[in-house]
Amino acid sequence: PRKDGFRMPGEFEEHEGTWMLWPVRTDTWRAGAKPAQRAFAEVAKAISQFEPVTVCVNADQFENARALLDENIRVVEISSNDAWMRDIGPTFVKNDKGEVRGVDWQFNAWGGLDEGLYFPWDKDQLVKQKVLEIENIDRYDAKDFVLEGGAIHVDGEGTLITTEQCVLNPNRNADMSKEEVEEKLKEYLNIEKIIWIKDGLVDDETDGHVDEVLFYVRPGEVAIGWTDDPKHPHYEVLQAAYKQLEQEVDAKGRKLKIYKLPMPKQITITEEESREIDFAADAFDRSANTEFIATYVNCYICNGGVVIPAFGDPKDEEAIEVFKEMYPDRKIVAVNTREVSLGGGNIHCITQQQPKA
Ligand SMILES: NCCCCCC(N)=O
Repeated sequence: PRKDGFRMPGEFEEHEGTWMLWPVRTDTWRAGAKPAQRAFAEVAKAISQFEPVTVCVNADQFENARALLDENIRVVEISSNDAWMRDIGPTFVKNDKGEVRGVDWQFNAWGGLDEGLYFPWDKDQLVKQKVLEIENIDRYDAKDFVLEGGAIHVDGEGTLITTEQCVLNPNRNADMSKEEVEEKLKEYLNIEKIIWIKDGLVDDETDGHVDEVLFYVRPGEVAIGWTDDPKHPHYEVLQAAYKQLEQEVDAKGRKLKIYKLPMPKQITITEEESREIDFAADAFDRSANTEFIATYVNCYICNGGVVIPAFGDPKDEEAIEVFKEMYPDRKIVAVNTREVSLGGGNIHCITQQQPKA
């Protein structure tokens, strides 16, 4: 464990607040990113009933974002190339003396020049530093290691879950072995046990982020997407992930309690929606009838609440019941985030928690 005692807390531990970015790029988001901006504003509003929210926005969208966002949400100018604060924002760590630091991983737009999702990502690379400047929080420079926050989940007690498909992908840290990657994660986040899930979801543009497969409910308990339908596109990978979790123990030697969250029908972009996206040679292909991930596990746990995706799917109600069972003492708030799915992620991907000091 780290010499200085800093660890990454579980998302379910108390937050100082939440950080988000503002969607604008028209080769990711359709119709001038307006539907996405409304969805992001709804998510920010839902979280702001539980804890302070800060939305970071490019200069030319400041007035519009300020007007669309509730007045109790802080809006600051920080430039970015796209709006995924989970992956572009700092990973906060804390010690038991009430000190907080931010880890500044290297970012390469989910693969860089080898199947990355856009080019360039120069502004994204400075977002972590700028957030930490605003908060006067010291920064750990981890630019020798490419990692996105969506690729890891921790229990705050020494265990980290990730996928081999993403974190060991040659388009992230080609020159590092699995052991060297493990060392980096253990060093920066104070991890004792890493649980490796082989693959993330099928055709996930992030190369299989773990936050589209499962999340930590609390120490010793995880929730995974689940389907009994062998025809569902993610049936095999979820069955495999479940079996791997069943065979594991965490840093404290505990078997994991596993909740099953029903998988909704996946999202398919329509001809009309696809036509509203700008073409760009360097951008991920979002042509008509492409299928995008929809899963309730890409939720966000905040102080006294959980903000979860909804898709207008019959499974929405069933998922809410599972969340109520997992979190009898938190308010469950559902937000329709189909528009965010079309960008390749969901609520967890567009948020970043800052832990209470
Ligand atoms: N187009 C970029 C999508 C990024 C999704 C982020 C995530 N799953 O944490």
